[in-house]
Amino acid sequence: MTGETVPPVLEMRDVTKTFMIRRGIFSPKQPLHAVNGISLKIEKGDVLGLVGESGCGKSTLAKMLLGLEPPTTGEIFIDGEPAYQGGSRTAVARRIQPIFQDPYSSLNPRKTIGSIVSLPLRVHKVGDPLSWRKSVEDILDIVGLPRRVYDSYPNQLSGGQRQRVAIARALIMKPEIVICDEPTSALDVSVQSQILNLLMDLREELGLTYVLISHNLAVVEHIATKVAVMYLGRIVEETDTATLFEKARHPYTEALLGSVLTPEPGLGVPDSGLGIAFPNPINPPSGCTFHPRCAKAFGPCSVKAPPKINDADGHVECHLYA
Ligand SMILES: Nc1ncnc2c1ncn2[C@@H]1O[C@H](COP(=O)(O)OP(=O)(O)OP(=O)(O)O)[C@@H](O)[C@H]1O
Repeated sequence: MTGETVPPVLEMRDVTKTFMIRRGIFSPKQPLHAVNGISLKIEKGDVLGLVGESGCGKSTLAKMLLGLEPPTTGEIFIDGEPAYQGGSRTAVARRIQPIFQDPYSSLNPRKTIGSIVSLPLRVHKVGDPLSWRKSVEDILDIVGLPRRVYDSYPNQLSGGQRQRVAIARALIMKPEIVICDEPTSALDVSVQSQILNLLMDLREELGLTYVLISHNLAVVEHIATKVAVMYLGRIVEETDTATLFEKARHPYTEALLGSVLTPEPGLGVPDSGLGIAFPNPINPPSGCTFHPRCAKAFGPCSVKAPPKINDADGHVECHLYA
């Protein structure tokens, strides 16, 4: 024992992403804070579920983790080392790979599976070219695909098999962290659980850490170890999965959970109680940005930013707990 503390496998320190956008051709550019000061620590083996409505900043956060968008401010670390410097990826950033939602559009239809899965090896010139076929075949075994698909094209495979190809492509670089952006939402319900089980088996076998972006809270409850709830570019609540589903604290989390935990047969997803639409991110509400939609809003909510509370139950940003 050296007594040194092990850094989190992935860490974001006060990360922001601001887009300067124009609402009309003659109007001046205005800032849109897509991600607004996020700090996160993810330990090895964690599955962090990232949830929130469309437009809250989940994809922007994922793109920054993958180095596809540089943060405007703040830093991202992998195993304690800066993942991006001067706006470009460092060597450590290879340790993080994505699996996207739609295996139909994310796989090039004109390339064979062998060519698709080996692409990262060819781009990054990893190892001896003569070993690439073997590496691909090994990874096909791991994701449960027959080796004969090496010479097949994506349209010859089922949706579930294509998602396995996407997983193989993400794993061929032996990453430590995989960003799964809605990994099952484009798949038939019957195949979804097979892919989720595969992801969980791979986490165990390969020691992977996941960031799971999903609209489907049932999926998050099933496989995430921790959940971060995003609202208008901020993480408003973060805690372990069991605590979140038993005793959510933020009224926004309660409303999100309410929309799936009380399904009415034949009536689809019930009203989540959120009332008015998602606010305009260019001109966010004052005080707590959730206050106009919050059933529990009171005095300070419309005037003061909420306190950031970190305690035994996790992190919550809400005046109710001040
Ligand atoms: N390249 C960009 N230029 C300008 N604004 C952007 C850009 N990318 C995202 N945004 C804005 O940033 C905010 C967050 O978008 P983002 O796509 O990250 O949300 P999201 O939670 O992933 O939504 P979804 O679930 O629909 O993908 C939105 O208001 C979006 O319009």
